[in-house]
Amino acid sequence: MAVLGDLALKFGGMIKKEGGVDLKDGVFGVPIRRDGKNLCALNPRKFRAGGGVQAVMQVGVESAGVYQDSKSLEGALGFDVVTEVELREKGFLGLRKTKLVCTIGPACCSLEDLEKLAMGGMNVARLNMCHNTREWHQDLIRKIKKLNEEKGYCVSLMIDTEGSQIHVVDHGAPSSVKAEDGSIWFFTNEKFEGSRPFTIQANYEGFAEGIEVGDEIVFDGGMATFEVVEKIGNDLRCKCTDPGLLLPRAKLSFWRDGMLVERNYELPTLSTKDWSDIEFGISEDVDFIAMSFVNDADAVTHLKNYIATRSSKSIKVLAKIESMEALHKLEEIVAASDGIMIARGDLGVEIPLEQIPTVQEEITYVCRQLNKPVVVASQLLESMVEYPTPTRAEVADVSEAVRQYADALMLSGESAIGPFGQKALSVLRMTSSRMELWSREENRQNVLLQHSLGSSLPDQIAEQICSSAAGMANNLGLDAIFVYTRHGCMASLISRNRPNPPIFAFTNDSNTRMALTLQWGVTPLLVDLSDDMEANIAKSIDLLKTKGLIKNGDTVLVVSDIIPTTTTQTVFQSIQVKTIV
Ligand SMILES: Nc1ncnc2c1ncn2[C@@H]1O[C@H](COP(=O)(O)OP(=O)(O)OP(=O)(O)O)[C@@H](O)[C@H]1O
Ligand SMILES: CC(=O)C(=O)O
Ligand SMILES: [K+]
Ligand SMILES: [Mg+2]
Repeated sequence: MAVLGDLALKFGGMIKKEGGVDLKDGVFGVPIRRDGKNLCALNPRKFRAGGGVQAVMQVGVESAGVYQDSKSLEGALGFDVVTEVELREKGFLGLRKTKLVCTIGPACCSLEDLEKLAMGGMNVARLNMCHNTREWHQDLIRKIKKLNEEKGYCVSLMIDTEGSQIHVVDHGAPSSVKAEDGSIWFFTNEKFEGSRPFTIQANYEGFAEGIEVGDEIVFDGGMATFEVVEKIGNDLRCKCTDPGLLLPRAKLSFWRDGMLVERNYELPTLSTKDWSDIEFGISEDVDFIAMSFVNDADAVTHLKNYIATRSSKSIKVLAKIESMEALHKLEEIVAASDGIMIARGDLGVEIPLEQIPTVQEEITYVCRQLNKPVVVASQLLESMVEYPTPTRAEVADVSEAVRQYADALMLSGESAIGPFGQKALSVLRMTSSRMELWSREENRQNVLLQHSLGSSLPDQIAEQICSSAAGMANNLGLDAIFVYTRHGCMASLISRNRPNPPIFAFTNDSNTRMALTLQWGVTPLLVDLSDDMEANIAKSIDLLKTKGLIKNGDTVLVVSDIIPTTTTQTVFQSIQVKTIV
């Protein structure tokens, strides 16, 4: 029993151990500590599970050192080591559904740090091409691939283009500089040696085109505001009307009568540097290219077509929604892309901050309707760039993204430059697991009214099979869904329905496997697949049984999009429910 003097730690304390102390599903409480040891994790409130009401007391340190004994795990089934250990520890329903993306930077680029992130649940490593050198990025890609190949992880690689945006190149100081109320500043595109006080150098030659006296220039979505008082050729003289901090590379937006002056369409979505980075990404065989400042569907289609001519692998193109233009054309951009990133950082420069939550909800909804994975990005745990615990508001924001059924959450500076990257990742992991459990109990999945995607009969059949399968799996309380898939279509259609049981996607295509790492609730497994579906099923069940990951009495639902190449077999388009015997 806890006695006076014991220490009840708050949320942040639960992640005191390196790598995180995970609490099992349903146990989300206040660990009580004495002499630096956890005595118990006591759930302070009642919670609902399986329809009943329980109070839970869990004694001992929960799952500390999860993912440790994980070397023995390669094998025929293509399980990654993290999922396998998680499955052993938590069972089918305990598998996390929401995927986690980490931006890699100087704070986490050693092989050791990367492995800790992989162990901590990183599904995708993101490299932001705005920063660092080609050699640095190449070294990183090699390290991640080495971890995958030699240690059995399954971490996909994403590069993120720099994109074109009007931003500050120089503001007269090496780091941030203060702009005082009423101070007069000169804005130019002219390059100069050294720094000139009160002079802002912008990156884009035409930055002042179309801008008039009386317009406002806003730094980083509100860090400071200036009013244009005079136009001198291509340059502007401005007065600071809302004092604040000017950061290096601050983003500039232009406003007239309270309305944004849309400028992004003037800039090419992909610059010469971006094309060279894309070429690099293709040659390094990355899995995703996130395209910054997409303004229309054509840019996405153009890149996808280009990739198709350059690589036999279908590298997935994620369109980043981070401008007003993109919001105007949201549906066509989502339809053209392989997935979306809600880039809230730059989006917040372009739209009033109070609109971000509703815009996020709208984008996640459109993505779900059109069956495209969606990543919620930027500032999820921003305070953790500096501090070892998140703010309560940040945890609420993460939970909200999970409640909206985003496919993935992303860390930026928290992992790239912050000293608490692994802790931040464990906060994402624990917070998402908790909200997933809650949503499951609420059974919110069933609310989705689905838009029909395919126009051909086979496509419509596949959609119907997947939504019926998900409904059946929920209603029958099945343990897992097995989907056999070559290109991932059926796996993503099932994921779209956000079913309760985990989705194991068996594929024989390693690119499909890596692309599925981003999809909600899907554990992609690389296996040999034959045209004989019954044999595929029997083989995978045998393998799972040998590994002790499935036991007699477990029930699984099986669907497939494998179309046999021989005509002697009928197309396998059924839903089977199998009880393991
Ligand atoms: N590869 C890297 N090398 C050095 N610093 C990096 C790297 N990647 C990210 N960072 C740092 O982490 C911070 C947050 O990363 P993030 O990717 O969100 O960048 P960003 O510059 O805000 O741009 P974007 O809008 O493209 O996300 C950056 O401002 C930068 O300081
Ligand atoms: C991720 C990103 O590019 C942004 O939030 O602006
Ligand atoms: K970027
Ligand atoms: Mg951005």
